[in-house]
Amino acid sequence: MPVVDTYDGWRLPVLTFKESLLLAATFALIVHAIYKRYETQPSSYVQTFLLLIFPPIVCAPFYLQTLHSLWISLFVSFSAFHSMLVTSIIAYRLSPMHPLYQYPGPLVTKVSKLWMMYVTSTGKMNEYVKSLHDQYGPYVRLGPNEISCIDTSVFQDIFGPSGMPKGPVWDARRNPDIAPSLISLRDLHEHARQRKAWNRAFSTAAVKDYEPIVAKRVLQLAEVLEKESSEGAIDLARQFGYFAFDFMGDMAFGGGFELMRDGDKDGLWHLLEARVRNLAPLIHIPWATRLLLKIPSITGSVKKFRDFTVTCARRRKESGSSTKDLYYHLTNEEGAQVEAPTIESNLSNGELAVVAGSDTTANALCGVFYYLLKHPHEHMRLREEVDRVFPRGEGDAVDASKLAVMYILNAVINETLRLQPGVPTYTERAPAKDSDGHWVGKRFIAEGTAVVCPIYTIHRDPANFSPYPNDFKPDRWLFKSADYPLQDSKSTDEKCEWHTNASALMPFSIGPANCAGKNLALAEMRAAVAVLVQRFDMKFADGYDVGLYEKNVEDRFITQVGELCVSLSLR
Ligand code: HEM
Repeated sequence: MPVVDTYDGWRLPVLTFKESLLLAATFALIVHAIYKRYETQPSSYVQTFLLLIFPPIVCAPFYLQTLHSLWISLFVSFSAFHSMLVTSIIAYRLSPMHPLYQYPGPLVTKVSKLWMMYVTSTGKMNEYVKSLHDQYGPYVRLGPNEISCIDTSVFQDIFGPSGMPKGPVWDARRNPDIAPSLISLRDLHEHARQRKAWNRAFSTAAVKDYEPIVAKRVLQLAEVLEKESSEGAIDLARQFGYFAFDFMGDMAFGGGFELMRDGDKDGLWHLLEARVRNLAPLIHIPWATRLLLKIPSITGSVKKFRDFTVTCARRRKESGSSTKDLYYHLTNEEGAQVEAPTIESNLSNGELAVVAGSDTTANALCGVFYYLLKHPHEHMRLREEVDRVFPRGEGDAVDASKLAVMYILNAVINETLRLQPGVPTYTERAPAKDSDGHWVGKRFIAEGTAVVCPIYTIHRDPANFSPYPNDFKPDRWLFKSADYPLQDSKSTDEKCEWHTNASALMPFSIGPANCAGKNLALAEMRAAVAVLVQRFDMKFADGYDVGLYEKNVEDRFITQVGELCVSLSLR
């Protein structure tokens, strides 16, 4: 083979243009083979960067021999290398060699995550994923390396004690520069270790200790609503947001958030909303998060919120505990025989409590009142139950033990969480690192791929809930309660043959990494709903476009709602 001298004495074989293209293609295939190993989480950005620029630079001198211009040679070399790399990636993702080849789905989702990023930015990811399942069945390929599954018979293999750890989506929700909070821990052992403190904090006994805090904040909410109602229509969404935020402040940091009293003067609620919105599309590109989290326009709200929670945690630490709040349990103030957590991890977990516990609960409460006002018959049925259990003039409806066994109240909450779950799509699990893979029923999930179980779709699947899977029908829960006298319930659907797969109701997810705050969230919601139903006559505000409410409900990884404008007066 002929050779040429380069400027500094290196001797290169002379290649024709076609041979140079072949060389670039070979390099691209080698890089793809390396890249495939790190596809979900590159080992380092420097390595990835070098893999993407080094081979075309090496190939460029060969083109120089025929093209005679350095810049044109570089351009051709980069174009040839990268086109071949992209072609190779796409071909592999569509080929029978890919472990997810057998799963049906749209071409765009099989090839790239870009499409799902776009869908997420529309806020309608939940509806899109449901439409895919309607079209393709219980298993759908949702991404190059991800499937969506609504087959409840395999959920124990996914979420159960011998299931899989959290999926790569959680890498996208965690800032690598700060200690991870419980929710973003992907290592099963570390998660189980940290979860112990949360389980102590939300045990039945601990939640009982929180009852006075719940009652205090719920009654404050009722007073604020009463006061504001004299000035006209109220946006319940905002008021529930402030309420849930103040309450989680009490829980996580022993108080200090007073949005119900002072309004959102520091823009905290706004910050939390911006945080949710900005981080949502990143769930599809966890490998890029470390880089993107350096961009101020994306992370400004995240950082400001973190700074705020750091101040709260410091203040709580200095003042010590006046109640057994979440901070008390997480910081091991009771002196349980467990390893003391680090200050950094306490900060992250305090922030997690506020983020995970406020928006979710506030939006669920909003959903309850939207459905009650839209279905006055259900509203009146609930009011009768509240008045029966808490006779008028005999105190507020805040006794948690009574609230927990009220049939209609709990049916209304179940039905709302069924139709509008707080985390509509991305409860994701993936085989553990170095595990080779995991069996889900008769299907093998290879390492490097992940499974999403979209709660919104599961909850509206007629195989689980019928008839009327998309309608608000608390009756489907009442017929399940053996001792509830449905025949006396004045139900409009008495004659319905309800099929209710209670185990498919999973608004708090299932298994050892399910919602740690489930008991608290339910206690908070029951008290808030019962007190407001007991105290107020309520209707949609004049001029409020009721149809807009459901249109404005968005899936931004967690559910986001728009305004819910109501008029209310004391009964
Ligand atoms: C209606 C209200 C709520 C809903 C619908 C909800 C829903 C969820 C869901 C679906 C998950 C699990 C995600 C997964 O499986 O990957 C989760 C996790 C979690 N939630 Fe909630 N949540 C609510 C309220 C709360 C409250 C009040 C707290 C209190 C701090 C809380 C704390 C947490 C924590 C710490 C986790 C992570 C658990 C873990 O990783 O082990 N949540 N939540």
